[in-house]
Amino acid sequence: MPDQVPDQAAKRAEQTERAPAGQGAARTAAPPAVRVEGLWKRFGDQVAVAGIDLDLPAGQFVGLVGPNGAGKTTTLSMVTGLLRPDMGRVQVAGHDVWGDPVAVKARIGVLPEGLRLFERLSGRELLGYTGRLRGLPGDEVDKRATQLLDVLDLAGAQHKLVVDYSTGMRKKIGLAAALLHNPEVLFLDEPFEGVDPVSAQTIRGVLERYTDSGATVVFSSHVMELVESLCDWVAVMAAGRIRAQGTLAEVRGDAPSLQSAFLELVGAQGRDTGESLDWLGGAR
Ligand SMILES: Nc1ncnc2c1ncn2[C@@H]1O[C@H](COP(=O)(O)OP(=O)(O)OP(=O)(O)O)[C@@H](O)[C@H]1O
Repeated sequence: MPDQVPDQAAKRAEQTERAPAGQGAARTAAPPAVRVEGLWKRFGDQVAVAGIDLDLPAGQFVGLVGPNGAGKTTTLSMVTGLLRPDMGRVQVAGHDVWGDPVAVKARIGVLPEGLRLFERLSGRELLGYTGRLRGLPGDEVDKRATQLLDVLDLAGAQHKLVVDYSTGMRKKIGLAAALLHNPEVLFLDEPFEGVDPVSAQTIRGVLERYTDSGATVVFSSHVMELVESLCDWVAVMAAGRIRAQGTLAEVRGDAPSLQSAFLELVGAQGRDTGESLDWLGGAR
């Protein structure tokens, strides 16, 4: 399924109507965009993901947050079919990620961590290549590529080789490539890392417009203010487990901010904030 056909767009809009912001998928008839059941991944002795369950609602901005090493990237890699789980099941847009990988890959866009791109292509060539791989007609690829390059402020660098792009430019061209086929669900690992505030604002706008159309964005981040201002739904992960999931209000609870709720959930309250480093800043 290379592109969004009109009746699917209508279906997505209908799902959004049935699952408005602030309502959990579990409480609506709409199927979740992502369903994870009993997912495990171990690297040697290290359990990276310890049997997690997740139901991420369709048509919403979903944040996956957690401290370093919590298991976010491992989870997103398994959910997007990049890493095989040891155990468990993942469904995306109603299709089994490991049982029906082609159907899933046609419906998703992914901006992974440590994005590997074809470095010797220019930004425009990369989009052209990605679009053709996705089965889009050439003129449609050209049109969409031009629009995405403009909106993401990459038009001036479109003929530059990707190897010469800055970190933020790489994120933006990666995002453009992930959006080109208008996927139903977009997965982004730390999409705002290394991106300047102006570009971050642009990316936000693009993603908000995209979720307004009924599509789902799932992104991982450490930046709580960003998650709080963007997300309808949040899952908090620590040490390979899900500590909380639900609407932003549910996860925040009585805490004054998502940041304080997060620190409490991941058990970081009262942690040594450097007092033990008594030599630091002392006599030299
Ligand atoms: N390929 C691997 N081999 C060995 N251990 C790994 C591998 N990938 C991840 N891990 C371990 O699994 C755990 C979870 O890592 P993961 O990258 O999923 O965390 P994360 O929440 O994305 O962290 P960060 O926010 O720092 O990117 C960590 O302890 C990490 O060291």
